[in-house]
Parts: sequence; structure tokens; C-alpha cells
Amino acid sequence: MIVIEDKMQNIKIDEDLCIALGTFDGIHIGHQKLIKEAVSSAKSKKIKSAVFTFNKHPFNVLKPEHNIKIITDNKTKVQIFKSLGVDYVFFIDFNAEFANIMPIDFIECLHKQFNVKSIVCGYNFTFGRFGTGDVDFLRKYQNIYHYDLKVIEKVTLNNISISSSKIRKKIEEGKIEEANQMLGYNLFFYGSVIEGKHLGNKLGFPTANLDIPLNLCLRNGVYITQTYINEKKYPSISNIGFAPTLDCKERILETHILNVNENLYDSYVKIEFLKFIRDEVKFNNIEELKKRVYNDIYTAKRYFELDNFCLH
Ligand SMILES: Cc1cc2nc3c(=O)[nH]c(=O)nc-3n(C[C@H](O)[C@H](O)[C@H](O)COP(=O)(O)O)c2cc1C
Ligand SMILES: Nc1ncnc2c1ncn2[C@@H]1O[C@H](COP(=O)(O)OP(=O)(O)O)[C@@H](O)[C@H]1O
Repeated sequence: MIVIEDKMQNIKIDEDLCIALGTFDGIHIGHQKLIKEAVSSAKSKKIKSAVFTFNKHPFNVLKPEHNIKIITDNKTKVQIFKSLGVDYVFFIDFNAEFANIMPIDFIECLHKQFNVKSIVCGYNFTFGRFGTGDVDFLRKYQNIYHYDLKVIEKVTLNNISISSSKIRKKIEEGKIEEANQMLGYNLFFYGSVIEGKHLGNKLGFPTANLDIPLNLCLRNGVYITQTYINEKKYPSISNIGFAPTLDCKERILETHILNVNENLYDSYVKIEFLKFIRDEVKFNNIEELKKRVYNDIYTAKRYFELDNFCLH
């Protein structure tokens, strides 16, 4: 899979493309249906599949005052697109200039620079200046610009339509199991292990700290997780937040992996979220913190029904 992050006007693709258009925050079951349609349609036409998305959430450029917290960061998105069999991913620089593009210029650019022969988008997709481009607009110009158009209707689960904003709310409420159902996979983050304060080891629970963006909608607190190291899955427990007992300045995601004792610095790991256990607490001292984390580890052990487990 080829990943390109650039301004739209700088991109020039020579191969014919079937392109999926959207923001795709979360890449939930509705998004997956859309992207799978683009991949299978590209295969049947013997052309390449592509995802056209943005380097930042458009809402955070158009309405920065809302400061939307995202479900999925771009590194994690890349992993999901790859697993869906996409050939090209474009993370277009979403800035004020791009937001102002006339809908017809957008279509012309897809035609001239991206060789788009086929477009797949959701029923409510809008684009261009003031969001004036929509599905009807795309339909109107398909014969002039020689592409076919497939519109994916609303996807529902138990009669409830799925949307990124509903999933975001569930995650913010700590309702991970419900969010996971709508996502169609366990919410996860993918990144490299970076150094922390080297305190975990001293306290008896080393934690692999993940390099992830700060603007995730994940609620601060403790979660039962599972961690993949080189495709192998391990039970784990994670904390995301500012570790208020230690007064950390940066939001960090740290994970203690059960029954593992390995140097993980600089390796890439995937952390899947299964269940929210509790909010972060500012303890009076390190001893209290340690006691509570040991308790959390015991909870994780019970969750995974691990009998032979040891603390490092
Ligand atoms: C399961 C778990 C729960 C945690 N809960 C809290 C908490 O409630 N409050 C807090 O201040 N820090 C909490 N922490 C963060 C610890 O303070 C931190 O992991 C420890 O100091 C090690 O930091 P280091 O990896 O930078 O060395 C938690 C960590 C883990 C692994
Ligand atoms: N079971 C484990 N879970 C997480 N990390 C582990 C484990 N065993 C060893 N490690 C290693 O120890 C490091 C964490 O130790 P820690 O003292 O918390 O340091 P840091 O503050 O740099 O995270 C991890 O990054 C990893 O390389």
C-alpha cells in the first residue's frame, strides 16, 4: 500500500483509480462497507483502489472552537486501510484553501490528477466550498468526467444508524464494548514504544509507553487491553492520562503486559481496548498508587482468567 500525505494540487497519479471519499474517523462498520466496495470494484475493473481522506479532521479546521477529539489517529488508520486491501491512501492537507475549493474544481482534479474512474462515497458525503458538493452533484457530472458512482446507504446495527459521533460519545463515556460493536473491531492504537520516567520497573509494573497523539477521544483512565507484539497477542492493562499522582505534563498511554519481560523500546505494538475499569486517581503517595495498580492487574488477571501469572 502506498501512503501519500500532501496538498491535493501536488499529487499526480498515473494509474486508474477507484476512490473512496471520506473523513473515516474510526473506520466503523459503515466506513468498512464503503472501503470494501471500493476495493472489490477496483479488482473487478482491474484498476487500483484508493482512499481519499484528510491529515486532520475537517471539523477542526472549519470549526476549531468545537475541538473534536478523534477516534483514530493516522498511524492507526494506515493499519486498518492496509488490512482492508487498499492500494493507495491519500492524507490530503485539509486547510482553509482546500475547504474553499469549488465542487466542480474538486471533481476536475480527481479526473485530471488522480485518474479517477470510479467513486465510492456515503449517502451524506459533502465536499467543497460551504459543503455545496454532494452526491447529486457527483451524479450530475459523472458522464462528463467519465467515472461511475456508487453511493453507500446508511449502515445500521440493531436499528441504530452508525456514526463516528455516536462512537466518539460511547468512548468518552467509557462504554468500550458498545463502541467496539459499532466499530466492528476492538478499538486499537498502533505506535512505537518510547521511554518514560523509568519508574514502572522500580514499582514492579513496567509499562510500555506508546507514542500517540494527544487529541484522542479516549477517556482518561484504566482499561483492560490486549497487546500485540510481532503479531503475538498478550493480555495487558493500560492507563491513559496525565498520571496525576506524578503530575505528568503530557498525556500518555502506558501498558503493563502480563507475563512478559522484554525490552520493547522502539518496537511497534498494537494495543486493543476491551473494557474501561476506572478513572485516573491522584493518590496521596506512590505506595497508594502502587497498591491500586496491583489491584488493577489482579482485575485484568481475573478478566483473562489467568491463573499462572507473575508480577515482574
Ligand atoms: C494499570 C495502571 C493504572 C494506573 N493508574 C494511575 C492512577 O490512577 N493515577 C496515577 O497518577 N497514575 C496511574 N498510573 C500511572 C503510573 O503512575 C505510571 O505507570 C508509573 O508511574 C510508571 O511510569 P513510567 O512508565 O513513566 O515509568 C497507572 C498505571 C497503570 C499501568
Ligand atoms: N511486562 C512488561 N510490560 C511493559 N513493558 C515491559 C514489560 N517488561 C519489560 N518491559 C520493558 O520495560 C519498559 C518499561 O519500563 P518502565 O520502568 O516503566 O520505563 P519507562 O518509564 O521508560 O516506560 C518498556 O518500555 C519495555 O521495554
